Amino acid sequence: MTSFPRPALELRNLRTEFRIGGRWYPAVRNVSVSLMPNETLAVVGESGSGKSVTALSILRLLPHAGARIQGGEVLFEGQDLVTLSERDMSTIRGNSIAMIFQEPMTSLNPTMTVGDQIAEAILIHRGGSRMEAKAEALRLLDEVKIPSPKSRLDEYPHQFSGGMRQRVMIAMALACHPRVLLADEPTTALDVTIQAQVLSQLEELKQAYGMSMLFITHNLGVVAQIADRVAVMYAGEIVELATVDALFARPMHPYTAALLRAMPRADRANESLEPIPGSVPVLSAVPTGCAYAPRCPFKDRSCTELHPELVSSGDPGHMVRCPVRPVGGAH
Ligand SMILES: Nc1ncnc2c1ncn2[C@@H]1O[C@H](COP(=O)(O)OP(=O)(O)OP(=O)(O)O)[C@@H](O)[C@H]1O
Ligand code: NI
Repeated sequence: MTSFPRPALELRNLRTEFRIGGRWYPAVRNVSVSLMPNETLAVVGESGSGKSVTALSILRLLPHAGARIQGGEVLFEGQDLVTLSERDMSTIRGNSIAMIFQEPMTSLNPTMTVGDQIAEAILIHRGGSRMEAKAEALRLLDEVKIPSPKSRLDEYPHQFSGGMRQRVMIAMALACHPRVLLADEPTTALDVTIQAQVLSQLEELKQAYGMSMLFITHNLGVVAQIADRVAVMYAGEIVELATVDALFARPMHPYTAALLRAMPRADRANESLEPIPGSVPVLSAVPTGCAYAPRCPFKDRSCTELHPELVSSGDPGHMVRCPVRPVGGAH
């Protein structure tokens, strides 16, 4: 019998809701997915599809009012993070599971030197002396390849370029050797060349630290560069889940196929991009059948009546939420 490794993080039927005009509406609906040890799972989908809310739900960083995790489990090292006490949860944040965002400036303190901020993070999470923490901060800046790290320790965030600030954030995220890194569009605000550098560096660090990564992005070129598997989200649900190779070669959900034609890719000129007609439904008006049906060129009557399940496509490990897939894939 083969034994499967235990996932580093497992979402089971996660459902997160927001209150709008006195009623609760789901922004993340029954999301089930496992992040395996050392794996990078990309999450893609148009704006508003529920990518960030999924990541924020894992760390319970949703707004206190008007947001709730309404169901499901987030399993990490045998515990369900959804039901953990706030105190235990704050130990998980930053220590075991860290998160980096698109705009590092909003997460860095403008009035503190970069060295002090990293040292502070180390002291809070790991303890030890201030001198040890400063030495570790220097080592981390060097590890994320910030030139002349020694002098840069004493500089403030505004003295760093966007790419260098993102490296500082990565250094802070790594300070406690997290098992899982949640990255929400960490390179989107950067120039293409800097983006590529930061990505390859994240990849190196992931190997060195033995981390798993959940990587949210709009850019399928980035997916091809960094991910092992991809979850495609639409209107709060996973509509397709596959390895990167399978997803690019044989997209099975009409939405995935449309995304592949609409999103930038490294291997193709951007002029050939075809925007997807229509838009993602607002939370209060998600269709009851297939959420994508109103925009889908392949829909039939059952699509607007029945809500499709995420099922195996027939290819091992390739899951899809569409019963009327056109023959030969959805190209
Ligand atoms: N605090 C909030 N209150 C109410 N609705 C919210 C809140 N945060 C997010 N939403 C809604 O939840 C849905 C999912 O949002 P989310 O931020 O997860 O999208 P996303 O896939 O990350 O999009 P983007 O690519 O633009 O970052 C959207 O309809 C959004 O408007
Ligand atoms: Ni987002």
